[in-house]
Amino acid sequence: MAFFERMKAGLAKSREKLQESLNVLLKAGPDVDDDFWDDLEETLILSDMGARAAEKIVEELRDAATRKALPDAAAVLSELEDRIADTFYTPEANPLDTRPLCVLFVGVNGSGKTTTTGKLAAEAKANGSTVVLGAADTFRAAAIEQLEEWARRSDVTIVERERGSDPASVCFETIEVAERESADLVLVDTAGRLHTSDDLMRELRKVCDVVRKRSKAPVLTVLVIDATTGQNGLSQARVFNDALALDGVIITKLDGTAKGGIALAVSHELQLPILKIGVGEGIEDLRDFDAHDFARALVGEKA
Ligand SMILES: Nc1nc2c(ncn2[C@@H]2O[C@H](COP(=O)(O)OP(=O)(O)OP(=O)(O)O)[C@@H](O)[C@H]2O)c(=O)[nH]1
Repeated sequence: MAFFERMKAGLAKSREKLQESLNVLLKAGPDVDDDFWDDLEETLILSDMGARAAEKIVEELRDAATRKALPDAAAVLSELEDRIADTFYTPEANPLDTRPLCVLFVGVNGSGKTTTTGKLAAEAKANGSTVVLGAADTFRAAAIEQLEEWARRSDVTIVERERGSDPASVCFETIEVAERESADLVLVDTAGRLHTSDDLMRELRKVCDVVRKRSKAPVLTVLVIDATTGQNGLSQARVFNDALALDGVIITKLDGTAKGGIALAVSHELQLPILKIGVGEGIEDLRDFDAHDFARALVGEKA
């Protein structure tokens, strides 16, 4: 299935609900009442977009509906799509394209950090970057093996130590190796942790501090969020952002049964860019994020 179709399939639940609401608007014409707009806002919130983003989008759509007297289904869908796309925080250039660069992937257990690190290594290598991977998830033995496999597939250097090693030392060594090899991209996988565990968050802050201090290249701290976790993703993002001052977010598993709106909630409320999206488990399944494509997949094709 093509990438856009796969994302669209993942966002089906949200889209169906939204289209139900929009059909009401389209039938009622310009005379829809307050209840309609309240219902639409609720629908957006239920698709995990978060209250603030939903309120902003509905206010703007309502304003446009009055001002521009949106004539038909196509016009309303198109306007909604634009409002959703504009609500994402979008930097002019993707910070992940900076070289040299060091990226630390953080997030809760199983969100897709190791897979994302591997996919990004493959993509960067294919685009001509020299990549070094750091296996700083020393907690889960399988994570080291998993990252080794990704390193082998992409033919990039990996720095690893045995399970239970100090993750900060793995990072230190990874940066040393990268400097020796004049690598232009360092990707560090960290252990998953619950954002509610103060001890583990403190440990992660230490890892980030070491990397930020030691790396001569700019450092990005990137939160990997599983789209299927829904609203909990926003709580995760708030806590990780407070602890680590995040630079961006990657949303994985958008091919799943995700409602998907969480991407918008996090980007808008925390003013963070969505740096990439994951739409499958394969090496090719990491894509650039395009706010308009995302909005189109969420809202549906223009009529
Ligand atoms: N469908 C789908 N599965 C994904 C995607 N990204 C990751 N996965 C799968 O999600 C599972 C967990 O991914 P990992 O990369 O191991 O997650 P992690 O965050 O490193 O896990 P911990 O180290 O335990 O925190 C694996 O089975 C991956 O193949 C995606 O975009 N789509």
